[in-house]
Amino acid sequence: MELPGTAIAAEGVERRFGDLVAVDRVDIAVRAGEIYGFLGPNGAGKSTLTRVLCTLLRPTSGRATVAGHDVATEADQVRLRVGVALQEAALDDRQTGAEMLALQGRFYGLTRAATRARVAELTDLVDIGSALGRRVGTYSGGMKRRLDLALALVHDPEVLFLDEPTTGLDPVSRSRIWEEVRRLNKELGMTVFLTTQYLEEADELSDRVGIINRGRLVAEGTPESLKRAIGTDVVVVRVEGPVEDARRAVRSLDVVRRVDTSGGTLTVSVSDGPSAISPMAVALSRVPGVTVQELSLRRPSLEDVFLSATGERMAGRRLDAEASRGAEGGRPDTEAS
Ligand SMILES: Nc1ncnc2c1ncn2[C@@H]1O[C@H](COP(=O)(O)OP(=O)(O)OP(=O)(O)O)[C@@H](O)[C@H]1O
Repeated sequence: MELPGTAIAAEGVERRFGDLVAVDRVDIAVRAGEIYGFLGPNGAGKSTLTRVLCTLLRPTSGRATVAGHDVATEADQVRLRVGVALQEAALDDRQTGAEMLALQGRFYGLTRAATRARVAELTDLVDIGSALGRRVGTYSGGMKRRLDLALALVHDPEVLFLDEPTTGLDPVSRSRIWEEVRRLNKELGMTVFLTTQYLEEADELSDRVGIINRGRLVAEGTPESLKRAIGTDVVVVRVEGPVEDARRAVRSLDVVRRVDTSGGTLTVSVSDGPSAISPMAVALSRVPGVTVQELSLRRPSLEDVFLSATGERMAGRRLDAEASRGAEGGRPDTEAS
C-alpha cells in the first residue's frame, strides 16, 4: 500500500499489447523528492510504464498512484500534478518558444499575467532565454529538449516524467539537461522519474535506479548499492579459444565470486582485484587453446549489474562510444543559441 511521502507507487502493473507483455507486473515506489532512474535496453518497456504512470495508457492489470491519485480512476487529478516530456516532443516548428509556453499556460487555466510570471521563472530554471522569441524550427536538438522540459513545468508539477531526455544529443547538450534536472530536483524538491538507455546517465543523476528488461524489473537500489552487490572489483578478460574452458578455469579460483560471459569476454567479479589478476592469468595460461587478448581491472558499473541480473549486455548504449561516433540528431547548441 502507498506510504505517506510516496510520489509514485506501482503495484503489479502490467501492460499488454495483444500477446506481447510490454510491462510485466512491476512494483515500484518512488519517494517524494527522489530522482528515480528507470534504466533498460531498447524495447524493455520503459516508455510503456512511463505512459501508464502519466495516464496516457491504461494498465492491463495492477494499480498505480502518482501524487496520491490513481492513474486509472483519477487520471485528471494525476495530469494536473505531473509534467511530462516524452521522447517525441510535440513541438510546432512554426511557433515561437514563447507562444508555445503561453499556449501551455492557457491549457492549464493560468491567466495571462500568471503565465507571464511563470515563463519568467522558467527561463531562470531552464536555460532557453534568448531563443524564446524565435520559431521552434530554428532550434537545435538540445534547445528543443529544453523547451519541451519548460513546457512540462508550466503548471509547476509535483512529479516530472522524462522519457529518455538526452537520447541523440551531443555531450554538451546532454550535460546541460543533466544540470537542469538536478536543479529542479534540488531547488524545488521535484520528484523526477527518468527513463534512460544510458548507464552513465542513470548512474550520474539517480538517487535510485530500477533496471527493466523484457518488461520485468530485474534490479533496484542506489547505484552504489547495486554496484557493491556485484563485488568490489571487476576483471574483464578477452580470450580467444574455448571460452567455456576459460570460464571454468577462472571460476575455480577462490578469489572469484562470479563469472559472466558474453562472446569472448569474461566479466569476473572478485573481492580484491589486484590480488586476483595474477592467479587468473596463470590459470588461463594453463587452459589448452586459450589465449588472453586483454585483461583489465575496473570498478563495477551498472552494466555489470545489468549483466548479472539478466545474463545479457545492455547492447552498447554507452555515452563514451556515442560521443566518439558523434551523437546523431540535433545541431550543436552553440549554432542556435
Ligand atoms: N502501441 C504499441 N503497440 C504494440 N506494441 C507496442 C506498443 N508500444 C510499445 N510496444 C512494444 O512494447 C515493448 C516495450 O516498448 P517500449 O517502447 O515501452 O520500450 P522502451 O524500453 O521504452 O524502448 P526504447 O528505449 O526503444 O524507447 C516493445 O516490444 C514495443 O515494440
